[in-house]
Amino acid sequence: MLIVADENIPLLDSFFSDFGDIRRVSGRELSPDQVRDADVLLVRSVTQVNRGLLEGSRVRFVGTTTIGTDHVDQFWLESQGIHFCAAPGCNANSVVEYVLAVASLHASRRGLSNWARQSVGIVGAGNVGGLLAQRLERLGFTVVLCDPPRQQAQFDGLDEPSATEFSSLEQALECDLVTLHTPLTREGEHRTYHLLGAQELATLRPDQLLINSGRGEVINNADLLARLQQPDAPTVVLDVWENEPNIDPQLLQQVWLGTPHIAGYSLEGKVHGTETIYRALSRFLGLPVRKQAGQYLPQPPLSKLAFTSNAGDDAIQQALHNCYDPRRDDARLRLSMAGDEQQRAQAFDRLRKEYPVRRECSSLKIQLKGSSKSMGEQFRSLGFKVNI
Ligand SMILES: NC(=O)c1ccc[n+]([C@@H]2O[C@H](COP(=O)([O-])OP(=O)(O)OC[C@H]3O[C@@H](n4cnc5c(N)ncnc54)[C@H](O)[C@@H]3O)[C@@H](O)[C@H]2O)c1
Ligand SMILES: O=C(O)[C@H](O)[C@H](O)COP(=O)(O)O
Repeated sequence: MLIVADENIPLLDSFFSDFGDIRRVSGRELSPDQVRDADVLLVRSVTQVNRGLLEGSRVRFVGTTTIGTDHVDQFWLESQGIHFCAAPGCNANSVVEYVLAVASLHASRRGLSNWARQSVGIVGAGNVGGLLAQRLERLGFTVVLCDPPRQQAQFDGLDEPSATEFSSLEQALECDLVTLHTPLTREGEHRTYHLLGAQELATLRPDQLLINSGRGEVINNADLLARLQQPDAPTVVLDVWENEPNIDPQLLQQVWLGTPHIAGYSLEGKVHGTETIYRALSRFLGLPVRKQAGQYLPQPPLSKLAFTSNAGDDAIQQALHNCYDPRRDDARLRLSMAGDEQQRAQAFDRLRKEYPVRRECSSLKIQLKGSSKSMGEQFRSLGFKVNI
């Protein structure tokens, strides 16, 4: 069996070499010729999987080690009897930690003594948005959820009632922090392509923070640039951009933090993506599942943090920054944006390919001496292991 796989999928050999030969390819540049004789195709979000790529090939199974599926023409695959599998939720925790780290930095920047005294509008309350809502609520934030498809499904009795009532997009856009977690969809009543355009962006105030770590095309980037050039612009953080990897350098200059589509790039998130597709392929082939992500996660470089009884209320934020500080990714992206358009696009992809190992909060033990029980609970709710 021949498996054609994006070279940026981690642990390809560890998970897949028992199935057959692996041909590593550049996902961004994959051509029909490279995949024609393959049985299995494993991709990331940068490969457009459609008739143009696969017509006439031998491929019977396509797996994407990502949450997003907007790069895959699932309708065409189904019409050809090609099995498709994605990795829902695989890096949801990583994206949640990205958003929390950004929110924490923003609170420090604004001199807020209690970051949880803010409201957060979450647009898209699925695996990422739902987990983020849970974490924020445990930390004491006020959460406003906007998810019209789920709201409709609940109304029709097709979805479980949620603990938090759903609100409109307008209500979510009034919150102190607004964060986007919808898929990219271009059709249908609830399509998200350019969900935020000039009209919606005009309603945002200068004291608000807007974060997009869903898909770039959910915000009209030209309208966003125009809005950011106005004196009363909100603060904006972008992990995802229209036209990746050819992102608009002017827009990067105007945002507070800009990162190269790495919100989901914790080691845990990436390895879970590979594991999910390994499991799906094993099922597809009728073979037993023998491997799991846990056996491939190395010891983290930092394993323990100790807070004394003098630790303040910002201990959680300090621990979060020890795990992940988005300012480093922002600095790397800005430094790499020299040269012409082609060089900038290559630099964007290189930053993603050579992304340093980033570990999640769950890799860190927190030692609390003489701290309150509630502080311990808050650490636990973020996934840290806690010793009191
Ligand atoms: N930046 C990154 O590294 C990164 C990592 C993971 C996922 N993502 C993106 O985040 C998206 C969301 O991930 P997820 O795991 O939560 O997906 P999910 O499918 O579990 O949830 C998406 C939610 O968005 C809702 N939604 C759809 N259209 C909407 C609309 N018009 N308005 C409001 N809500 C709407 C859906 O009903 C659903 O509940 C993915 O599709 C992917 O594109 C980005
Ligand atoms: O949808 C996802 O899971 C994320 O956007 C994913 O982390 C993107 O990473 P890529 O596949 O582009 O390497």
